[in-house]
Amino acid sequence: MEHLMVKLCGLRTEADVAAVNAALPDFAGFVIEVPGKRRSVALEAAIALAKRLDKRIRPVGVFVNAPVETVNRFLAEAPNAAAQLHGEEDAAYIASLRQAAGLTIPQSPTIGQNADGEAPSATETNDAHKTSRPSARNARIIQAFRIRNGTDTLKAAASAADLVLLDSGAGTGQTFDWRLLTGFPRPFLLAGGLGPENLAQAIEQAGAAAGKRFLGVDMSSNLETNGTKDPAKMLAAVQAARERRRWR
Ligand SMILES: O=C(O)c1ccccc1NCC(=O)[C@H](O)[C@H](O)COP(=O)(O)O
Repeated sequence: MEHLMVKLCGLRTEADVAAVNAALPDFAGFVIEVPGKRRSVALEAAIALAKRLDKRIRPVGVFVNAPVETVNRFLAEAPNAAAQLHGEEDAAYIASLRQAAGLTIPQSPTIGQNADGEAPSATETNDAHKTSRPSARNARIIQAFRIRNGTDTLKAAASAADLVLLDSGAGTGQTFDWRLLTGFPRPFLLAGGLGPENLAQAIEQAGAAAGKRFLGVDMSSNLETNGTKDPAKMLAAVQAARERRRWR
């Protein structure tokens, strides 16, 4: 059974890494060198923490308009890492990052997944040599979008990244109107104010609105107690997501 992917974000300490290793999400996010953000950690610290993750968890460096070299260092040094772009990074920035990191340019979404984020059919597999987009699970570049209206969803749909994350903001703990997900045309992760309390409802609504293109969830604020990541909430969130299979 293909499960929903889970990303837990905003890890800062060794204790957070121990908690995430116990909860075993698919991705663990580190907000890196974003001035004024309380969850921000230095690049070197993020790389060191990423190296302590269980090998089954992919580290994600979360950046806001960072120099390409900074993002590339994280991709190069954190094992099996992905970069999440959470600022105003454009297609030219993503192209520069791909070049710096030695990543190929995707032409169509069929290696490891079809346009719906599913395993390819036999025909699609035969054509896989023609394409180079990694599967969502192997995505190297994730781009986050703040979704307030249909224009925002169109921008997200056109992203040059491997995978998009549809969010209400950046670690705000606020949800957005999930009806805006209706018919969203490419695989995505859902973020913004999710946690053990509303996860079942969010998964139900996102799945109903976007079907199999809804690949997984990302959570941060609601997994904290008094501003610190709470291991029990992290575990509960991953377990709640794991109980639900991917939409068909
Ligand atoms: O979490 C932050 O403080 C942050 C700061 C700057 C850029 C991005 C940030 N977070 C990105 C994430 O991926 C969060 O997990 C996502 O926005 C959801 O956050 P939340 O609504 O708190 O669950």
